[in-house]
Amino acid sequence: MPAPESPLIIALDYADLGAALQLADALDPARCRVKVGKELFTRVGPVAVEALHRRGFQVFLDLKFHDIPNTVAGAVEAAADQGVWMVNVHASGGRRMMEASAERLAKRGLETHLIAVTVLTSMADGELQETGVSGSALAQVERLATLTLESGLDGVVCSARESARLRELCGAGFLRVTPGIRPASAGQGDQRRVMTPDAAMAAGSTHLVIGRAVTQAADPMAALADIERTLARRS
Ligand SMILES: O=C(O)c1cc(=O)[nH]c(=O)n1[C@@H]1O[C@H](COP(=O)(O)O)[C@@H](O)[C@H]1O
Repeated sequence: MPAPESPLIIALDYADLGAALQLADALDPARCRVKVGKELFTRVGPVAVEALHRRGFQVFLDLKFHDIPNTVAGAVEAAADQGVWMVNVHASGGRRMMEASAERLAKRGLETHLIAVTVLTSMADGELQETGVSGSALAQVERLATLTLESGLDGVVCSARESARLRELCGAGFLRVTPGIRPASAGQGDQRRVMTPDAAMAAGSTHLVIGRAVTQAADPMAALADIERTLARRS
């Protein structure tokens, strides 16, 4: 199956595999990728990834590993051994942790994209400062993206509000995967650094992670079609 050209990654944030696969079966693997995150993976484990691979999807395994270098490198290798398209770690785990993970994939010749979360899109400046980070979310994202690039990873998770700056700072080829995507009509919920799908693409995001705007919609496929239409109008 050829890789989808679409930047869309649909977050299958469900508590059971049946619900996740019900949506997956309505989606077209030629038109989007899917993300398996902490809730679904903790409930059902690798069978979720296997079921999605059997349906032809490229899978982003979003477990945001954050631990000592040896442990994270092993976890990243385990994810790549499942054949996932993308896996992530927390950039705040530091340079040695990220380097060990990238080196482990390179040594094994595994082609899974390895990216790092900079500052969670649910955090605004004030909340970030409560954790001991002085300065703005943007400054911290810039710092961690630079560290991620230097550590040999393929890109970052950031908010679309930082995409333009990171394209400038880290180069166009460095992936900018952006959650916190909200169509104009949707509330922000627990997210803080949000943007609409078309504004995010205009800002330079390479991929858009979309969860509840589709999964919690009364008609998920209509919600997705609306997003696809707004993106098509741009091109
Ligand atoms: O790594 C992620 O995917 C991620 C990083 C981040 O900073 N913010 C963030 O929301 N995410 C994930 O992206 C998805 C966003 O979901 P919605 O807010 O429902 O669109 C969730 O699965 C989050 O776990």
